[in-house]
Amino acid sequence: MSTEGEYECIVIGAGVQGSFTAYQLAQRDKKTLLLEQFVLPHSRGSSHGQTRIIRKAYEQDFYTHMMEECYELWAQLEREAGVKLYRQTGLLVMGPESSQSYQLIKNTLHRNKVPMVILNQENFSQHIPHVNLAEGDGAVVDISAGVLYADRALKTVQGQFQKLGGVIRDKEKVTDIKPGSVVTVSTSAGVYRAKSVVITAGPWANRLLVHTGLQLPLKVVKINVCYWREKVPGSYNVKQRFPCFLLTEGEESKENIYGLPSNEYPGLVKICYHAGAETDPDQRDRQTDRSDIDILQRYIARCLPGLVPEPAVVESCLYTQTPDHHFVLDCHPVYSNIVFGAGFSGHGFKFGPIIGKLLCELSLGEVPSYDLSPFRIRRFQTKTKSAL
Ligand SMILES: Cc1cc2nc3c(=O)[nH]c(=O)nc-3n(C[C@H](O)[C@H](O)[C@H](O)COP(=O)(O)OP(=O)(O)OC[C@H]3O[C@@H](n4cnc5c(N)ncnc54)[C@H](O)[C@@H]3O)c2cc1C
Ligand SMILES: O=C(O)[C@@H]1CCCC=N1
Repeated sequence: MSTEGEYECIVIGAGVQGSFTAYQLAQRDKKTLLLEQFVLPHSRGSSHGQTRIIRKAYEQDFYTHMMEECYELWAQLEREAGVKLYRQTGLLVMGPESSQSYQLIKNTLHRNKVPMVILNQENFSQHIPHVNLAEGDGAVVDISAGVLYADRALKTVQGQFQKLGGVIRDKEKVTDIKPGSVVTVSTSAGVYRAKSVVITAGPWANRLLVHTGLQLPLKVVKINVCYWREKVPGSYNVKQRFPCFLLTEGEESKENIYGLPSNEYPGLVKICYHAGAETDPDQRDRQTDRSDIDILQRYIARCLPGLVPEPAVVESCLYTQTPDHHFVLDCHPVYSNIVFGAGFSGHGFKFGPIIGKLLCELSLGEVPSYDLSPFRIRRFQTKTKSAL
């Protein structure tokens, strides 16, 4: 296989965002190369793991609107590949009735006519077993929400990309990017050229952008991915129709706590804290902060009585956060044929199909299908540094 080549587009990073971008480009018959530094599949970035939540329940209309089409794109991929990637479970959103976040989510669901059920202290336990709804908390269920089989989804979209003639070169780290009307991309094994380049490098985004003279206000944090044992096997199982859940804030913390029904590890429920300690993406195993686990233990002891409040398994993952926790989807301010998607802030997996479509459109110089003003880098103003 050639270690040289001319492509219409090179996508750097085969996480969920780069994989869907490459797939969209190949669907448009663009000769596309997808480069990945590690051997695929790997667990060093942000897209690995068996499961992710998919939902329309957001504080902002623009996310809920994007998810309307995104569900259809997920279903299209399932049909095309003949693979099940989504399991409807519903998403139970809980939070203080008085909190802005809880009210914004409930109102956005209502305003956008998203199918939902509002629960209260009186009827909560007959709908949701084994969960204590805290005093003063409200509860709303986003009915169409559910679980995405993440590892399976990555493998599927990468496979469809290759079936469409796309080229994946993994274990090939990009070491340099030379902007120009034809962009030159150097890797540990070769040199490639393309009319456009899409950077979807997750926690390493700024390491690549520096070659183009740009730095974004991104913070990489390590997330402890915790699994908790059911005291009675099956009580929080996806087969028992236990929902995904999202606590907007609680007495333990202002940060989200979220969980998915037991699935990948029998008898174990994945519950994580939506924050973590800053880390270098290549040094994350040295980050040993476990203060998040203490918070999770206190919450589980208080509100999830059917779980042992001690993690049975702790894996890790990375978030790349922006200051406002909204994504970065934009063209380079100087080199418009260099496009990037970054800063997905711990909630970007479900948007993969629509992010792929948008980054494909930007790389082809087309007007994007959605208003990208919430995601443009100009919102950062002084925080975006030129590395020149
Ligand atoms: C614990 C956890 C739970 C989450 N839960 C949810 C959820 O329930 N729902 C949801 O929607 N989202 C969720 N997310 C967020 C979601 O997983 C991420 O937003 C998404 O995976 C980010 O994808 P990405 O492609 O940007 O990054 P990544 O998956 O990190 O991909 C970037 C890729 O670029 C490669 N790369 C980097 N530098 C180079 C280089 N120089 N050369 C070649 N390749 C390079 C990396 O190796 C990597 O494979 C969660 C994330 C975590 C960590
Ligand atoms: O993106 C999601 O749905 C999950 C739950 C909320 C926080 C992060 N990931």
